[in-house]
Amino acid sequence: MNSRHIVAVVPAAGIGTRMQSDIPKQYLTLHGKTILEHTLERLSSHSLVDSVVVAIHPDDRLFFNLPISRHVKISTVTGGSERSESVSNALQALPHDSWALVHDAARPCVCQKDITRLIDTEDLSPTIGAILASPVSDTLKRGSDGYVSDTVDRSQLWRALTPQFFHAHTLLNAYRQAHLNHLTVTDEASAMELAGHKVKLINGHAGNIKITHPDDLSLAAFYLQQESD
Ligand SMILES: Nc1ccn([C@@H]2O[C@H](COP(=O)(O)OP(=O)(O)OP(=O)(O)O)[C@@H](O)[C@H]2O)c(=O)n1
Ligand SMILES: C[C@](O)(CO)[C@H](O)COP(=O)(O)O
Repeated sequence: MNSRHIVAVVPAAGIGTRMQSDIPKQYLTLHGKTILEHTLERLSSHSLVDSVVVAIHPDDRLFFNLPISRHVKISTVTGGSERSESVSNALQALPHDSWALVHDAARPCVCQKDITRLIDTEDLSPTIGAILASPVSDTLKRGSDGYVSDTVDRSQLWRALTPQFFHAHTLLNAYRQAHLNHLTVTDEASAMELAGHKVKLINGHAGNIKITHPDDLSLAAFYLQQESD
C-alpha cells in the first residue's frame, strides 16, 4: 500500500518545433481529444495520483479552454524556457515530502499498469528513484559526416521514458545543482544521477512514445486505440 503523497508533474510548456505545426503539439487532436487531454486523463484518473501540476507556457491561451483544466486534482504553474525549468517550477509548488511523478504531456499513450508498477517499485527512498524505460532492440551506430564511425554495444542500453518517479525535494535540489554547474539535463534521472543518487530501471511499454515529429501522430493514434479497445 502506497502511503506517499504523489503529485504528477506534467511539463506541457513546449512549443513543438520539431512537429512543424501551427499550434504546440500538445494541443493537436487524436481521437477527438487533444494530446494533453489524453495525458491528463490517464494521470488524474490513476488511484495512486493525489494531484497533478501542469507547467504551461506563459503565453498559453488554450489550456483553460479544455474542460479538464477544471479537474479538481489539476493545477498549473508557469513553464520555463527549458523542460528542466518547467519541471523545477512545478516542483517548487509541491507540498513538502511529496513524491513527483514527472510525465511528458507529449506521451499520451502511457498505460495505467506501467504507472502502478513504477510507483510500487520496491526500496525507493529520497536518494533512490525509478523511471520507466525500454531496452534498445535495434543495432546502434555512431555516425560522423554521414558515415558509420562505429557500432555501439546495445546490451546495456535503454531508452528513458516517462513517468520518472522521485522524491520531489531531492529532485528539485538535484535540478538546482545541475543548473548551478551549467549542466544541461534532458530528464529527471540525469539530474539525480549527477547528484550521485540511484535510479532504478522499470521496463515500460514500448508504445509509450513521445510525440515529437509528424510521423509520431499516426503511431500514437494506433496505441491510443489499443488502450481504449
Ligand atoms: N520549455 C519546455 C520545453 C518542453 N516542455 C515539455 O516537455 C515535454 C518533452 O519535450 P519535447 O518533446 O522536446 O517538446 P517540445 O519542446 O515542445 O518539442 P521541440 O523540442 O520539438 O520544440 C513536452 O511535453 C513539452 O511540452 C516544457 O514543459 N517546457
Ligand atoms: C524526458 C524524456 O522524454 C525522456 O526520454 C526526453 O529526455 C525529453 O527530451 P526532449 O528533447 O525534451 O523531448
